[in-house]
Amino acid sequence: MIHFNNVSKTYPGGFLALKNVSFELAAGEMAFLTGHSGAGKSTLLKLMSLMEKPTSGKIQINGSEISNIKYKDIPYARRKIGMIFQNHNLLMDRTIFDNVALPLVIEGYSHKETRKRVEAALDKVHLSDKLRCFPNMLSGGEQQRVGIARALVNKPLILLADEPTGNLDPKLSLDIIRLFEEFNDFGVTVLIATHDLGLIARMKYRTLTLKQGSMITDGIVEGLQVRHENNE
Ligand SMILES: Nc1ncnc2c1ncn2[C@@H]1O[C@H](COP(=O)(O)OP(=O)(O)OP(=O)(O)O)[C@@H](O)[C@H]1O
Repeated sequence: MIHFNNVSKTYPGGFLALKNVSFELAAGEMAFLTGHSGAGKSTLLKLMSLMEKPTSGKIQINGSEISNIKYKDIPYARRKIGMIFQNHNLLMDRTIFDNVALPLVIEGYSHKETRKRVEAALDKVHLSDKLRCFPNMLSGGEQQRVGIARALVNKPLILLADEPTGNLDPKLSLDIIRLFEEFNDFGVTVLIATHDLGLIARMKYRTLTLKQGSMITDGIVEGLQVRHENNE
């Protein structure tokens, strides 16, 4: 589903944020991405979601080469990908309904179809009763779930989450991860960037670790040890 082949990213100004990164994530897989602050996690997610372009190397998403994609083709390619941000990027002056509806409005869905899909997405994250609320009327965990509903409302094949549990307590963090597992059970490929090593150790999913832009481990975290799977 996601295939990185020797991908490097140098930002304007010369900073090398990713160095020759190669890995594959199969369709329907769920994995964590970790590493210290500045290791390159957000950069890797931005390359997948076409917010940044790689400097060298090849990236395939769902069989399509996206490394040199034309500007006009980006919106179409992005439809396959749902992105969740740590600070959830909600529009504070719009209702929960309007926030979740936004991707569908941009794509030109009818009012009827939009209503149906938004209600279904909010039902999945257990927020049906908050349709008419504004974001500041919701708790941090609820706001994060609105961000998840918005990322999933147009049924993407891939869900990318950048520190989705960053501001939440352990119980709420686990609730959010359980929600991702539910979508993963329906076949959505999920990649979650997080600093939370405790969470990673509890969940026992494949974990990709970046250090100063290089992929240093790829395996299952057992306690504080990583069992290497693809590393020589
Ligand atoms: N737009 C940019 N221009 C220049 N340098 C950047 C840009 N974005 C990120 N960087 C640099 O690239 C490096 C990797 O940043 P990135 O945000 O990918 O790290 P991260 O692992 O997600 O960190 P954190 O956990 O703190 O969010 C950092 O040193 C950062 O300063």
